[in-house]
Amino acid sequence: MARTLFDKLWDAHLVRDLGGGTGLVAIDRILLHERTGGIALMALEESGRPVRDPSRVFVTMDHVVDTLPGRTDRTIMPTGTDFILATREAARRAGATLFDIGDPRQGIVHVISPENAIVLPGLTLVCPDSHTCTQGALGALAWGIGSSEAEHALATGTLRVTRPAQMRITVEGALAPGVTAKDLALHVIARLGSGGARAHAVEYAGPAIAALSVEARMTLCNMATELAAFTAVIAPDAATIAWLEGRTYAPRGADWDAAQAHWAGLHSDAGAHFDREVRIDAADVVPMVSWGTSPQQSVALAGTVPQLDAPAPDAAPTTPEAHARALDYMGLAEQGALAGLPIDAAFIGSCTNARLSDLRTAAEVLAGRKVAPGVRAICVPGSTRVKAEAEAEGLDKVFLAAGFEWREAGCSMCFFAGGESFGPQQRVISTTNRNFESRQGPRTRTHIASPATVAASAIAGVIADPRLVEAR
Ligand SMILES: CC(C)[C@H](C(=O)O)[C@@H](O)C(=O)O
Ligand code: SF4
Repeated sequence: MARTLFDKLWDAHLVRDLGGGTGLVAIDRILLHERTGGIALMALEESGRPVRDPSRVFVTMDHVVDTLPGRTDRTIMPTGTDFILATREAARRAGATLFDIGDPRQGIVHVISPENAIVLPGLTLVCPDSHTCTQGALGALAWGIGSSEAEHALATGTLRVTRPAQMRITVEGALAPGVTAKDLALHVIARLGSGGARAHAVEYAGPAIAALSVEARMTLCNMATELAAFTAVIAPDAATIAWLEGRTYAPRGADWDAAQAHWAGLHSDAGAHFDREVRIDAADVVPMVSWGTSPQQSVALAGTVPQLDAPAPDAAPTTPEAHARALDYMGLAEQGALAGLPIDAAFIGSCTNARLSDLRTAAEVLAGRKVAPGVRAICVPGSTRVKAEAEAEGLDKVFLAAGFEWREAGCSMCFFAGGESFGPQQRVISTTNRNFESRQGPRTRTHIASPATVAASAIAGVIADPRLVEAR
């Protein structure tokens, strides 16, 4: 019978069908970070259960750790140091692989896993973090879990999972020059709504997806969380294989050849059944920016703040109260233009858009230009390795010369964890994935956009279309 990519991943890991649409699934990799992972490790210890296979467990410091140059264990977040120390000790006691502060492999969990080939096509991978779906871009079944599920996975190497329904989003045609995976992600969320893929595994397919770089695919899959999807997957192809080859934990020699042969079968068969099919024409995708306090509240950058009676085509309708609240929170009025809105800050970072290709794109816009007076601009590479590679290319100099801060790797101001933040009512253009109320600090106003848009806006001092930045 024709099977989807998800079916193949599920079938290969199903230990036992538990009935009622639930299965016991074998877990190949468990990733942990200091915000939630240490808690899971310590709870497991307290219950007297060991980690079943520490060689499958990888721990990094990303969420709480500071990103200021010269950082130490001491954090701006009042209780941050406790999280770091506790996670470090618990990881050591468990025998897990730890990417600590100062380790060249440290970074945001969803950036370091692909770049070290911890995640590989065909594997199952879990992490107590909602953006674990990022890693499905490599053809793995990767999803976010809660801390108690993490304990279960650590102790048993399995998880009880309710099998999700399946949705395929096929993107036909080709994205126009200057239109990125981030714009596509926001286009999909604006159209389907923030609950649009609830309880579904999403497969992204079609010519526009095949044409995306592997890193751009990660950006797209990252934001499946903002559709409430169980996860997202993309079939591995030659680009995936080329991207993975030679990375730290990638198979080598005969194992590499065998792995490639196996990966060649990891795609949805012709005629495989999806519970829902969505088709998108890539030509309809333009540079996007969020205007409200949900990623669903995103529009064309060249457009205007929508009226309540202009809902997303397939999304659940917004209530008048929620619409009014978002407008009030963001300090905007219906039908106001997004382009030209003055900004206070620009942030390039996060597991969505802080890989080397993202930094290159931003640096192209920034080269030879200066951040507008009064705008605070920050670049936080997604991993220490991304930072080192960027520096080897001289990108740090481009960012610094433009007036950006150049930081150590971590989640940083993607979210406010009690540490650093942007100020109340500061308008921030950001490459991150969430624009919730107070996401980047108490009462901050976040506009999500692509790295090119964030860079162009930092220069202009207002929300700006990168395609309109004049070529020098
Ligand atoms: C702190 C962590 C659990 C959280 C998540 O699960 O996503 C964070 O990474 C986020 O992006 O909001
Ligand atoms: S970078 Fe942001 S979205 Fe990604 S894991 Fe960290 S806090 Fe979550």
